[in-house]
Formats: sequence, structure tokens, C-alpha cells
Amino acid sequence: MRPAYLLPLKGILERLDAGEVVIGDGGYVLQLERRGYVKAGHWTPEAAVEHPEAVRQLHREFLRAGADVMQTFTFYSCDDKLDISGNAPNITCQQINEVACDIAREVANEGGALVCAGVSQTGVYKDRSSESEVKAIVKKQLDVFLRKDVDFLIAEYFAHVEEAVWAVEVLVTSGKPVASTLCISPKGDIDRVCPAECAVRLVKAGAKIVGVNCHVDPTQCLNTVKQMKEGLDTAGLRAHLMIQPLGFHCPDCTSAGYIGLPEFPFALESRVVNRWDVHKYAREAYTAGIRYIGGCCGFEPYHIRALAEELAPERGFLPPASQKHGLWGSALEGSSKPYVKARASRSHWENLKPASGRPLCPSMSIPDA
Ligand SMILES: N[C@@H](CCSCCCCC(=O)O)C(=O)O
Ligand SMILES: [Zn+2]
Repeated sequence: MRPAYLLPLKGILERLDAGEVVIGDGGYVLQLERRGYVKAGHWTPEAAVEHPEAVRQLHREFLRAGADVMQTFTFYSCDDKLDISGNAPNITCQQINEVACDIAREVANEGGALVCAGVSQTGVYKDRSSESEVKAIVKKQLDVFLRKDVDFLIAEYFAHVEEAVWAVEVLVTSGKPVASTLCISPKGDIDRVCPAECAVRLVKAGAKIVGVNCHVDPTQCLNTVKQMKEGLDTAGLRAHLMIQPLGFHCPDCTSAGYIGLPEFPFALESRVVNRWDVHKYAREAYTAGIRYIGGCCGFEPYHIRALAEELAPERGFLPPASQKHGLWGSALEGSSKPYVKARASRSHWENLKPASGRPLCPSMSIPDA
């Protein structure tokens, strides 16, 4: 939550152009599935209408943890996805998109955060012939976002760069800043378009912020974004870089990402990154020149706090949730047990190789896709 002296609000491009670090929020659909508000499989966001208090609370926790942006809970909020799901026969996507924007704005205003409204891959993409259908779906969401006057827009979680380019082309007609993140591996998008070329196409379509979200872990996402940066540099193009990886270790996944693993989506817990992994990821992302640094599925508020704590020297402040943390485990100095007190050090947590507690389980799986 930005200190009062950093207000009034600067827009996303003003902040990034000034070299500021922007901390993104974490995952919503997966986190709310675990909390009983989202149904896996179709992952539709009707909870914005059915349980706005649950969406509001998760936004608030990300804000308190240091997120500078509240992404609207509008993932998969398009008629084709909602209708097929059967999850909410009496709720329309327009309702979801309107309420989600209101909730995000309400919480963003509590802490000087920006509202980013998002569209995501549709269910109608097949090939080049799908362009008008995809663009119509994106336009329908965009109309609501413009009425709600969100701060900027994102086309996220696209596996085909072609579909993401179409989404960006629609979003840029708004005149608002547009970001785009692909759910791709370091090998490139689902059609084998390399990350460098993906970034070039997105920037040429008008995206001012490009990167990746979801599907693979921080290490692989960093690899992909570094390739994107090289591609843009080679092409003489400029854009800000954004990264919002999975909060799960999955070095064993293929280019299908974590959804190809037998543990997806109900047995990923043993793969969750810890806060110290997030410190390392945040520092490597910053060193690579990435300035919009957040998380996706698996990233809980305490992970976002770790981003904000690692980059506090660059940002000049700690998030409110750090009042209940103590940097690098220093809170444990208050423990009555000497062996716990002994862990109140950066060296303990930075060098720890945590055991999984599952002696009969493998560390890696054989992906199904
Ligand atoms: N901004 C979104 C991104 C969700 S990423 C995809 C989740 C799984 C979807 C699937 O398996 O189809 C969110 O945080 O929920
Ligand atoms: Zn995700």
C-alpha cells in the first residue's frame, strides 16, 4: 500500500517510465477455488457476483501485501466460457465484469493502487479465421472496462500469440495503456513462435508492457522474458517487461505448462514456492530489467509481500503486512524455544533446502501433456 507521500496516483506508464518497480498482485481463480468460491475445470469468475466479499478480501490481502495493481476478477469472463460452463445460468458476463471492476476500484482506492482490467484467451480461437469472433468477445469486455474507467488493460493468459495480438489490437482502441502477458514456456507459444518474436508482435500491435503469466515457474518465466527482451532489443523496439509466474515449482512440465502435470489442479501443494524462493525470483527479475513483477496461480498474499520486501530498497517503503512479519525471519527472535529462535536469520532461510515431508513421493512427475 503506497505511503501517502507517494500519492497522488501516477499512471502505470508514468511509474514504469520513471524506472519505478510495480508490484503485481497474485492468483485469483486458483486461490478462490481453494477457498470454495470458484469451480475448477471451467474456472469462471461468477464469484464476483455470488460472493463479492471473497473477491474483495483477496484484493485487500494483496494490497496489504504490497501490490500496486488490482487486476479485475474478469478472467474467462466472456459469454462463450460462462455459457459452456453452466456454473452460473442466471449471471451474465456483463454483470461479472461490472461488479469485478467496482470491487477492484473500491480496494485500489484504499491504498493508492491502480486498476487493471483483464481479458484472457477465449474458447473460440481455432486459427486465422477466428479473428472477428475473438475481437468481438474482447470488445464486449472492453466496453464495460471503459464505462468503469479502469486505469489500464491487460490481455493475459494467451497461448497463441496470434490471438493475443487480436486482443491487443482491440484494447488499444481505448487509448488506455495496454499490457499483454502470454502463458508460454521458454520454447515459445503453442504454435512454436519463439518468445522474442511473440514480444515483437505484441509491441507492434500496440502493447506497451509485455511478458508472461502462469503456466510455468519463476525460473522458466524469467528465461522466457529474457528472450523477449533480447527480441525487442534486436528489433529496436521499446516496451516495459512484466512477469507474473506460477507459484509452483514445475521444472518437469513440458511447454503445456503445469496444466499438463498429473498434480494439476488439486495436488500442487507440495510444489508451492516459499517466500524465500520469491525473494530470489524478485531480485533476478529486477536484475534482468523487469519492472512489473507479480505472480499468478499459486501466488498468495505472503508471496506478494516477499516481492515487496525484497524490492523495498528500490521502492523506498515496506508494505503494511510487513508489520506482522519481520524481515528474514527476525520475528522468531521472540520465540521461547531456542532452536526456533536460532532460525531468526537470513542465512538460515536463504540457505535452507526444505524437505517435502513425502518420503515415498518423487520430486518430479511424468507430464500428461
Ligand atoms: N489473472 C488470473 C489468471 C489465471 S491463470 C489460469 C488459471 C487456470 C486456467 C485453466 O486451467 O484453464 C487469475 O489470477 O485468476
Ligand atoms: Zn495462472
